[in-house]
Amino acid sequence: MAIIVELDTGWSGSITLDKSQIWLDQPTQSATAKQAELPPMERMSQGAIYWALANGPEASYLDAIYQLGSSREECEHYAEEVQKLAYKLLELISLSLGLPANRLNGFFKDHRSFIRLNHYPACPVPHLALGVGQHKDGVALAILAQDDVGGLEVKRKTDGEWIRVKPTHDAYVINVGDIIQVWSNDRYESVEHRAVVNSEKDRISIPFFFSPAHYTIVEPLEELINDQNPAKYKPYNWGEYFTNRIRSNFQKLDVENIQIYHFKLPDKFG
Ligand SMILES: O=C(O)CCC(=O)C(=O)O
Ligand SMILES: [Fe+2]
Repeated sequence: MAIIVELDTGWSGSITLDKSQIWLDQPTQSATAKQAELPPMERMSQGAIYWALANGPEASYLDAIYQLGSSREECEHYAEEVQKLAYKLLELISLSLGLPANRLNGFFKDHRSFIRLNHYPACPVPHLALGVGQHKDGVALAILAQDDVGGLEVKRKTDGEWIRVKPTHDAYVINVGDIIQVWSNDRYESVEHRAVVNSEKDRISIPFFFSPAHYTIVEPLEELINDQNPAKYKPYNWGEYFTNRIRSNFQKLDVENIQIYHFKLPDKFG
């Protein structure tokens, strides 16, 4: 299967993947915890491979990617171009907050962005399987390429209903992540989402996670806070937050994953 990608940076190309090979011996999502209670067939609803764009422990997955049918060049080009798009979006978000376009760029000097290839095999009993369990993306932004099968759902805030996001040919789905929510002091909000599996068709999605340097201390931007609008979050270290999330994704825990609301400060005005 090929996902054709065209970006307004002038680059177009395709990522070619052989779905049958996107598989790790261990599913990697938080959904795994729930799925562990299901019989093996229903449990096998997702496989993923990570592809790190910066040096770090995740980089070891790079070799796996190159064996999937895509050439090294295709993959590297895709990574470069999707990063350009991420910077454009970042700059637009910065401007929309009344800040200089490049206000947030410095956080990404030693960025730790990564791409994940998600494979959701068809499951005859989709209601028993979860592709990716409900979560918010902890990063700054997620840029999702997907095929035309569909499966992504977002939680509507007003009534908690899960709403299907229909795939649009040639379009990405952009998720604002937790970091933008905190930097913007809640002017932007990250969305709760999940991916369900299809009863007949396999699905592939390729999210790019735009992640600042792990040493970044994430806190509301000082330009956006004042006496009337005090900071709504305590500062936290992004690397610690990230590793805590990843660790807990691999195991069934009694406690909830770490979340940004754990850093929420009491609201002085109400
Ligand atoms: O596959 C999808 O549509 C969503 C995947 C996702 O939310 C994730 O990988 O964080
Ligand atoms: Fe996500």
